[in-house]
Amino acid sequence: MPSRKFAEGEVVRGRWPGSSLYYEVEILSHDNKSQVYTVKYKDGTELELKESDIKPLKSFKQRKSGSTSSSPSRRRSSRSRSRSRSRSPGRAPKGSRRSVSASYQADAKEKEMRREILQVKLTPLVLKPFANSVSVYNGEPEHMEKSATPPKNKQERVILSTEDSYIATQYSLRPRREEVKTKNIESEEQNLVTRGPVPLGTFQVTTPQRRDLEFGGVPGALLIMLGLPACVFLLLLQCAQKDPGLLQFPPPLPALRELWEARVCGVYLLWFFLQALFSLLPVGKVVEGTPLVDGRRLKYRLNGLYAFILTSAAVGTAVFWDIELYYLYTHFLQFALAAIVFSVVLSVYLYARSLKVPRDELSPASSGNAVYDFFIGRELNPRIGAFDLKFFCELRPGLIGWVVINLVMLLAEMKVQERSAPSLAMTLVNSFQLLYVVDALWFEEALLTTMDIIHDGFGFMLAFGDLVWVPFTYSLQAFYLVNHPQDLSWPLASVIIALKLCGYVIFRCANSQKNAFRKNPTDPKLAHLKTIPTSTGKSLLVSGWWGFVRHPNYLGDLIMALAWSLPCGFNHILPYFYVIYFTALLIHREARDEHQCRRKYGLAWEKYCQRVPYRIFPYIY
Ligand SMILES: NC(=O)c1ccc[n+]([C@@H]2O[C@H](COP(=O)([O-])OP(=O)(O)OC[C@H]3O[C@@H](n4cnc5c(N)ncnc54)[C@H](OP(=O)(O)O)[C@@H]3O)[C@@H](O)[C@H]2O)c1
Ligand SMILES: CC(C)=CCC[C@@H](C)[C@H]1CC[C@H]2C3=C(CC[C@]12C)[C@@]1(C)CC[C@H](O)C(C)(C)[C@@H]1CC3
Repeated sequence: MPSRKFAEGEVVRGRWPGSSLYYEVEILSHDNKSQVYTVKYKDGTELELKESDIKPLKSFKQRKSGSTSSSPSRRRSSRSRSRSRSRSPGRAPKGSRRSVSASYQADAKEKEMRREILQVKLTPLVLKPFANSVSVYNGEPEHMEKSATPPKNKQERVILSTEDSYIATQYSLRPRREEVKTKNIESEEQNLVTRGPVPLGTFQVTTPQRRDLEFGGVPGALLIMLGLPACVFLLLLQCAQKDPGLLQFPPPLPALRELWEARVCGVYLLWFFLQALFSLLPVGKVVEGTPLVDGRRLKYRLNGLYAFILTSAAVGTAVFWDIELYYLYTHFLQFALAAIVFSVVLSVYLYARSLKVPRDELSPASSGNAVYDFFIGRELNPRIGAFDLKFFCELRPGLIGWVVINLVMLLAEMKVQERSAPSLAMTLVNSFQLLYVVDALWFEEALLTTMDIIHDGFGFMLAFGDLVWVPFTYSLQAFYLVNHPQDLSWPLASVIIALKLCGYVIFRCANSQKNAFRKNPTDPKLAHLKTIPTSTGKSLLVSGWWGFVRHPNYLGDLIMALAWSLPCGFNHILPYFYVIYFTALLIHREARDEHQCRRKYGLAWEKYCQRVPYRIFPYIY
């Protein structure tokens, strides 16, 4: 077994990537396999360093002056406060006498140091403006709140103007990532990616695999993986009951041989691969995702709306040719099982292939624990050629499938209740959810900046969520209405429509405002908005929708969720399952996002939280 030099908890000095500067760090852990240490700088920045980049404290002479900055981020902020006073470790103490050659050497050394400091300082700019995937230092924001203006602060601009051509291509600082393997970026993917700045490769920065696991860690992940499929069956069985009251026991699950039907599996596979085919059609624009840790940007083709139109045409043709769509309703449980099995097989495949990918292609959420990683996903962007599995699954088979299921439920309602037209309640549920899905496809590009794409890997959680949870539980209201008719009056329907529109306006405006700001912070249309600058170069909106609550889009989404359930009346709680689950999901998601933003933006985030104290519900939460 390879020996390790430093113990956990030991305070040592770690080299700041890309420089010869050493800072005090605490050893957090050591990975025997890769032989790297996870270290923590005093400002909270966590990096992985090779043993050769770590020195014991005693190998450094103690300096008397206050030049032991605790981390480059601290250094940066202190430099911005007092630029005349160099705090570089190489600087001789004030008043010390130097010979001419010593002075020359010291000057040269200081110049070198300054160059390195600038390189470190400028790093976040290299990956702007969409450096979401890159965790940069948590230092103080370097300038004051202002209206929306370009993200570069003055100091950065001045430095860039003198050294930009040199520095901007020198280093891209990638905390929490494994060795930057330039050779990995080569040949095979060349037409699928564009490159950002190419790092020198003279240092190794790695992403520590997470220790603070989310979702209750390994036991939580296990429980969720076992519990969710059971929950889906429970909900569907209960919903099919005449009286789906909470106190009623659901009917027993049919025997496996009744649930497992080869024909259903065939139809499911056909659906999945048809959607895959649609997504590969060379229509729709190609955009770049946010920069990866090595500066590359993956390319994504946005043709979700085309896929939706083609699917609608296919379903329309099926109805026209009297193909029994009712089959989906009568075999709903069987389809759910087929989707569950498919999502499990997909998760196994995803996990297996992730064992072969280089470490810098792993998700920052992965932990090194097999069970947890199977759940959260190990590989960040699994692709087969140009086909991005996660991006595809997130929006296509499940989301479009949800609309098709809703339509089938509408037809089933007419058949079961012998109606010549769908009920008002069913029409509302179908239209509301159709609007939601079309909106998601219309604004498909926005998905590229969500935590699912940037942070979470593709594993059981998203595979099951996208392929089973979304289509089979989000359609619960429509399923419920097939056997539980509601007499919805027009006045009540009008109130529900108003509620839905109100939720949609909040959801859409908030999302569009943030997306527009992230795309172009100098957009004149956003000039009236107040922002807080952050040390990463990106700013945070503190007025407009994002000054109202910290997640106005979640608020809008929840209002819409309520409007989807209300047409089902108040006899049972089952149609409200979505609102209840969704509230829990968004509260948890908000906490995860908050955690990531605090790491990313440090004090600027704290300031934002002070300015905008409520997370989702104004004056409540
Ligand atoms: N129906 C469903 O099942 C479901 C489930 C989940 C989510 N959703 C919806 O999906 C949409 C996306 O949600 P999401 O969870 O990915 O998160 P989001 O709210 O769209 O994005 C959060 C990110 O926005 C940026 N941000 C936060 N505060 C900001 C501010 N004041 N100014 C500028 N940027 C700020 C931060 O990233 P950067 O600073 O790095 O840009 C933060 O990480 C939401 O509308 C949500 O309701 C739906
Ligand atoms: C396994 C369980 C219980 C949960 C997994 C979560 C998963 C269902 C959601 C995580 C991210 C969500 C999401 C949408 C749908 C549900 C999730 C996949 C979304 C596609 C819905 C439509 C929106 O407009 C959106 C912004 C595109 C959503 C993106 C995130």
